[in-house]
Amino acid sequence: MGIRTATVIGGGSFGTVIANILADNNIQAIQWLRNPDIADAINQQHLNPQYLPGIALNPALRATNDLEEAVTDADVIFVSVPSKSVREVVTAFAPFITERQALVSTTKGIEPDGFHLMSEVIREIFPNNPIGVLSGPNLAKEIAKKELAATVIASENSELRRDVQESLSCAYFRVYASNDLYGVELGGALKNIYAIVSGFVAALGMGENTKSMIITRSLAEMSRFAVAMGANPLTFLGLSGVGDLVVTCMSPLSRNFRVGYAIGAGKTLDEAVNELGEVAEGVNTLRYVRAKAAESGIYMPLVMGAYEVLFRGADPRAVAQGLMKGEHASDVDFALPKHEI
Ligand SMILES: NC(=O)C1=CN([C@@H]2O[C@H](COP(=O)(O)OP(=O)(O)OC[C@H]3O[C@@H](n4cnc5c(N)ncnc54)[C@H](O)[C@@H]3O)[C@@H](O)[C@H]2O)C=CC1
Ligand SMILES: O=C(CO)COP(=O)(O)O
Repeated sequence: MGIRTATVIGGGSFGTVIANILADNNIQAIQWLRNPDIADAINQQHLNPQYLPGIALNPALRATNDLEEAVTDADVIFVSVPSKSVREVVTAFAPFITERQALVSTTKGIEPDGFHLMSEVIREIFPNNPIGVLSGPNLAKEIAKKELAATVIASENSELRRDVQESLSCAYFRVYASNDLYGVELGGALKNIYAIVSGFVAALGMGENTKSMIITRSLAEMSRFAVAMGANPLTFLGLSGVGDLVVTCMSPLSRNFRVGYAIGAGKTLDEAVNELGEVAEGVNTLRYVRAKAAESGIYMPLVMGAYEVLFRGADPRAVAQGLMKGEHASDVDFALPKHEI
């Protein structure tokens, strides 16, 4: 098929970065967003001053507030709004879409009713369209500065995978393919929880061994959850799993890390979220995953500890010390199962 025209739904930092790469690659790119002032700034000054201040955008990128105009005739539509808005926004543009148009979610979150990932929400609304997920270690503010980065396009549709690889690959952005849509998407949602935990650890001034332990045990916990949900844990060894976990657990550019850091430094959750002014998906994901783990009997001590700190005001250092006294465990569950320890 090949992509000639593409639309990005969402005016935040990641949507803007993706729309800008598309325009740089000579795809006719349209960005839909709600705020008319930001749309004007993109069209006239080629800037998104709220989300990517100081970054010069491609003058060919066009922004609009008109949803019908934005999506009609787009070969592919990238959905890049926070997870709590995905169903509402996708439902709003559904009447203007035909079955040939592909939809790709970049949103790393979960819908609590039914524990649905965003591609599942999109699939429910568009049962016959090609659907994909774009996820990886992709801090928008670094990509905006053209720092080298890689991502994953996951889809069961090989044509869509190839089209997205071709339309987004450039000198500073490399796109790998996967056919494990669920695994890629689940990794992107789960790692936000552990970025919050890593923020606590950094704020408490804990050591490098501690940080490494947290990241590695986070991967073990994510994989355990993935297996319980029927996903392939091998996918977590790729960019959308380990890759995204490492970057968000290590970088103060991660909004989830920053929320954890602020709470570790003594702020309340409300203060931390309000100061951020951007979405930190991990806060809600933590609530939903904790409920799912409790309901399904999945052992997730980091999730349980983080929940106590975020929502019940527990002291993060005391929670960390409590975790050190957990029952003896296996390093890699898949190699040495718990019952064989
Ligand atoms: N920023 C990043 O580095 C990356 C973000 N993501 C994911 O992309 C998604 C979007 O994130 P960002 O662009 O960073 O968020 P952001 O916080 O920078 O911006 C969100 C945008 O969505 C808009 N929005 C919110 N609700 C809306 C609604 N009901 N209708 C229309 N627009 C609405 C906001 O006005 C804003 O323009 C999140 O799920 C995030 O996890 C994925 C990869 C990297
Ligand atoms: O998903 C991201 C990087 O891959 C962005 O992380 P934050 O949402 O924590 O900023």
